[in-house]
Amino acid sequence: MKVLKFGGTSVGSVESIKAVLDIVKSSYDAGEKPLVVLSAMSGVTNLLTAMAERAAERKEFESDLKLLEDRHFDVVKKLIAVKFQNPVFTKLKLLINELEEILQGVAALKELSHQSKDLIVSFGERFSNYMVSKIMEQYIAESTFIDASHYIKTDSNFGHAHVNEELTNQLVQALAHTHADKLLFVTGFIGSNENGRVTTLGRGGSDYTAAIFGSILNADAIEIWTDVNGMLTADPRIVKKAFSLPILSYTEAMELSYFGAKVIYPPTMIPAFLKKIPIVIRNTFEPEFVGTVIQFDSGKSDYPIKGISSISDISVINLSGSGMIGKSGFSGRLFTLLAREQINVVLITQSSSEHSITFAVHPDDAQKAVALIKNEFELELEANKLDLPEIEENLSVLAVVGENMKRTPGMSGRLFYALGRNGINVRAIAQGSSEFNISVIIKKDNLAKALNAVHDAFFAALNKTLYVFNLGTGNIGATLFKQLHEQHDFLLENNDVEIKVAGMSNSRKMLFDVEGIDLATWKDTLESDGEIADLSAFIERMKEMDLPNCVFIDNTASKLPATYYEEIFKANISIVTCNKIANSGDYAQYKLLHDTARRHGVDFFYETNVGAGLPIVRVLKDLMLSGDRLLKIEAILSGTISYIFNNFTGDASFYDVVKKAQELGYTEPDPRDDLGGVDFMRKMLILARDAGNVIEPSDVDLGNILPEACLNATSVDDFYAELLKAEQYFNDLKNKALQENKVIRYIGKLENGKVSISMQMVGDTHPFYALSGSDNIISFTTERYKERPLVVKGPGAGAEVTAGGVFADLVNVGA
Ligand SMILES: NC(=O)C1=CN([C@@H]2O[C@H](COP(=O)(O)OP(=O)(O)OC[C@H]3O[C@@H](n4cnc5c(N)ncnc54)[C@H](O)[C@@H]3O)[C@@H](O)[C@H]2O)C=CC1
Ligand SMILES: N[C@@H](CC=O)C(=O)O
Ligand code: NA
Repeated sequence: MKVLKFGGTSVGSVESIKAVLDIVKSSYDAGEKPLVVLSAMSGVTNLLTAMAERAAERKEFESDLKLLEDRHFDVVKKLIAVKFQNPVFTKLKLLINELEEILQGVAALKELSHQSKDLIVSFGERFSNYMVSKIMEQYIAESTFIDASHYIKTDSNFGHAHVNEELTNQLVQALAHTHADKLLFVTGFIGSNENGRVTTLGRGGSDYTAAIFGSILNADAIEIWTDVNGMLTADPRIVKKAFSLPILSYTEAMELSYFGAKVIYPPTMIPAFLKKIPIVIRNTFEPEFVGTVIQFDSGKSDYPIKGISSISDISVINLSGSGMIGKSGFSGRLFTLLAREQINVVLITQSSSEHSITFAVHPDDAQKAVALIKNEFELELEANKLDLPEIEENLSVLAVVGENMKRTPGMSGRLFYALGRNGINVRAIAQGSSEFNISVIIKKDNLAKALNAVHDAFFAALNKTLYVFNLGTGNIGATLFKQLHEQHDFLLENNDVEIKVAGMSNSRKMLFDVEGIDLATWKDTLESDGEIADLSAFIERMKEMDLPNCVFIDNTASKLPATYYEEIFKANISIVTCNKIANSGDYAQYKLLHDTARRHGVDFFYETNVGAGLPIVRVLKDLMLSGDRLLKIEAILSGTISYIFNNFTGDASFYDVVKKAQELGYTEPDPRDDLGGVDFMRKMLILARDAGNVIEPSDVDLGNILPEACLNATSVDDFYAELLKAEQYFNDLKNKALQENKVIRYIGKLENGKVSISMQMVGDTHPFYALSGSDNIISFTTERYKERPLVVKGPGAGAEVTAGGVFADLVNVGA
């Protein structure tokens, strides 16, 4: 036998009541005879309370009475056949008249006792259960209305009555016996004291009624039908990826509910818990969904935790004082005092030095708690054994919950890593000794970001969202968007990563969208909906949006973005860049940026700074990390110049080959950076620094491939004009190489902390002789790779390979 309990929203309208009927009928048709517990129609309990209060103030309540009548009558008219309606109207009308008399009594006395209030609100459940039982009678004749106040016996604690278990047990058993062949509709929430006065069972009262009946009658399950798909991993209004939990243990459900998951109210589960009766949370509006089973054991799960819950508003009180705290009896006195005054302490932590205690309370209780403490510990405060209590406000609690945590090491590490990476400061920590729960107190402003970041961290298999803010929509930026768009589904399916571009800007326009800008149409959207670009405003907006797992990408060649990198790292945002400016300016800036990223636990990835997508920066880093010692680097790292010397053959003019390199997307936006050697110099500098050398741009011995006039050109057009004039110079070079059976190469070297770059002619025995296209080549001679160096070779420029390298860096953020 099952108990089916339906909450207020399930009996709130004609439509929802139809859904309830279907659910009960299908259970009945399946050969079960469930016991049904209904709440009052949604909003009715609040309305009754308001009416009672108005009556006590001699204010008008009749119109609300009419409203109540209409709401119930309307359901009857729509769901009961006309010929059966009259007796139902009569009975409801009688109840309404009875209610009216009571309210008039309250008005006459001008006083609303707890007892009267309980009686008044009890009408809500009596209306709804009577009415629905009568509707059901048309289909199942055995349907019977039961006023539970005759069976649930309580003390006289009106508003929050305690159940007399023994008496209730006897009465419910007897009821079940005499009504064995009936389908019972039982009022939730209400009972009566020994004098037969109606009482109510407090918060979650109808669930409690269901649990009491279920436990006494040894139900196979208690189904709580509500308007959500069971219990979720987190608050779905904040965490979009929250999902329904199939199984929870009682303990886990209690912990999750305690911190905010409002689906059930834990104390109401106790009767079921004691008898190990499963509680199933189901959705009246989606009855085919299995919902959440709350049972004795936690069951198997793919994840180390079950869920994350939170209380968004909390205040923390700090108590310190060398003379008091830690002395035996102090905590006892403190918490007894708070309990006596009904101040609910949500969380307690005590430092191991025992000189301070921090505890969290509801914000409404904070001032009262402090006043009580000042009063109770007046003498100790005067004697300076205790410092004045301090209140901290605008805080939230976030708790990760799950029985499996106990068996899985590293859980708190994962929690704090996720928080730390996202720049969320933890104000206090508490872990229950049960290890079912780790709670942290954080700033309220951080809660949404924290919940999402922690959800991603623990439900990683689910998928992680990276939020990208991208600067530069040119050659590389646009190609990256194309790749991100093409790979979106693959990444989600195979790597559980979703990348959303939440912001983009070029030098003219900028655009934002938390849901991710559609990368199929970004160009048009940026053009039509974009605001005027403003880099500083772009960074501000990115910070304000405060998204978890946030990455800033610099796909420009501009000097300006680098001036914001430090600020970006300080906002705990990782940076991926193909722009070499930041790493190749002053050494002090390089050092500052690397240190800041490290201190803030965020990533700074720039693989494409050297050799585009070729793994060079990474290889060097791994060599250094694994304790190898770099002896020498020899390299060709200008894709443009490599292309030029590989194609400046036969009749081709130098000028045309350079133009072609630019067309192919190998050059910098300003090709003088390539041909003048600056771009190569930057790359060598970055490698030298990553290898541990303190070195400035001016320390590089930079030879060049151009005649003086080209180097001095003041504009790109001017530069090309000079190139045309210098055709003879380049032809001479080419012919000289040809005569010597050699090729021209622009080669960089790092040795003993010194960087030099020079044009050389090399023969076919030289390892850099055979190159084609925009090939880069680099050989690392190290302590371990001494006899034969480690060599990386391949295309070192071009939009596809560069954007691919940026993409790879991006996916590795936080990995
Ligand atoms: N082409 C290649 O093979 C490789 C290029 N790179 C690097 O890629 C970067 C980009 O190169 P391209 O895409 O070819 O350049 P591009 O000139 O095609 O595009 C640059 C983009 O940056 C934007 N931009 C410039 N200043 C800006 C600012 N202050 N705020 C917002 N947007 C701004 C421009 O509007 C444009 O959309 C350069 O730093 C280059 O060194 C790195 C490795 C290889
Ligand atoms: N312009 C660069 C591209 C890579 O950084 C080059 O030609 O090597
Ligand atoms: Na690279």
